[in-house]
Amino acid sequence: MTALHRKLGRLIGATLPDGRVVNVDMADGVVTSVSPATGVTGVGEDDLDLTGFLLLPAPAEPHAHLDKALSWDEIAPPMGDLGRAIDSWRAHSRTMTTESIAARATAALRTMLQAGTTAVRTHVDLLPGPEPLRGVEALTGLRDQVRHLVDLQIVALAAPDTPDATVHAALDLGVDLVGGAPHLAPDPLRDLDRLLAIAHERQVGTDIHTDENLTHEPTLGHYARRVRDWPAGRIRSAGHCVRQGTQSPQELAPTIEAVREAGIGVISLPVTNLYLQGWDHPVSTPRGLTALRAFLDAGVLVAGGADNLRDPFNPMGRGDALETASLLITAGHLTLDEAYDAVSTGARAVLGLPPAGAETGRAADFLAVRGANLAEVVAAAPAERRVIHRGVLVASSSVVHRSAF
Ligand SMILES: Nc1ccnc(=O)[nH]1
Repeated sequence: MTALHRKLGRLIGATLPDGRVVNVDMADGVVTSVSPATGVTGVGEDDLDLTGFLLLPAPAEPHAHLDKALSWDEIAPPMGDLGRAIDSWRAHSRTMTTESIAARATAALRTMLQAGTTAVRTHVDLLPGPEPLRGVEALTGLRDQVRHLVDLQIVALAAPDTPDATVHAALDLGVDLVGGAPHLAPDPLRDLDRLLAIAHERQVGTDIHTDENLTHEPTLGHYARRVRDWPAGRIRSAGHCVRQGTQSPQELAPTIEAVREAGIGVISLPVTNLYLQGWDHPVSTPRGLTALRAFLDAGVLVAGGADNLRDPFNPMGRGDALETASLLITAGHLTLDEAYDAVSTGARAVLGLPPAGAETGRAADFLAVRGANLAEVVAAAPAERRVIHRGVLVASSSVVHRSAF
């Protein structure tokens, strides 16, 4: 059994997606060399034997809601669309304490880490009623606790009725980014502008739930034009962008150009949006994916995430980036390489993190999965995994398979 939280010097005998079998040396959380594995025998103290494992850049989750995760059973909400999910959550959240939120968030984050995700951006609701910052307290506390295991970013999700002062209070408590869902406001552009003004005043980035619907007037182009002149390096992300998936290429073209110019990262969330949209159409429904191909072809930064995890917004999900990658292929028609890139390198870029993986100079964040190649690993999502964060082994899962033939 390999000890956890062990600083590793070398990964031995790992298979890369291009078929090479390599050793990977690491120091100070960075890859220092990648060499053919031939002739190496014996596994030393600082080594990890990855014979039979596919070695991948670690996934990142660009859009989670850890404060809501794993609340489906407790809330027992009716199934339904975004509006119903919001109503169920808001009604029930009144009974939740900082401790109860932290307990579910911890369990969800542990599931993600065990699946291989070493960086997570989570939104946190600024709750209605008294004590709106219970979720913020829970998640900033969790971030401190797991600092050595996973990079955790927190976005304050301001509802249209959240006062500006509450957003400022969340920033004072240490959230990283300003977020919101302007498409839920009576005047979406006005709500978007007030969120951007707060972010600008506090000199932090934004991650906005953008156009999470199939029919409303799109707001993504406005967002892009407003942040175009922000300093380079200040995060500006757009989650969902569902409405853009319903637009014709002609309608979409100016928005895509504005998004590319503004450096907005677009985050597609198939695990949740395939559930949340399309309830009004009995068959052959338009669904909640963005215009993935059009954004990719234009050179826009695209990431894939899961969004909700077994809460009123999504009863399903296993907190595994391989599930998202699989859906990006099945439902989003990305290639295998594009899909894994969206949940790893693309997602890390959206988080403002340097690329990870088996190349000299890259961050030593890896997911090793028992399997022969990327197609098998994404399709079958084998449970046997090793997870490495900044050169440290942070999770390890074993399985025993038995069968009568
Ligand atoms: N898709 C979502 C929209 C708003 N809040 C959530 O938790 N999820």
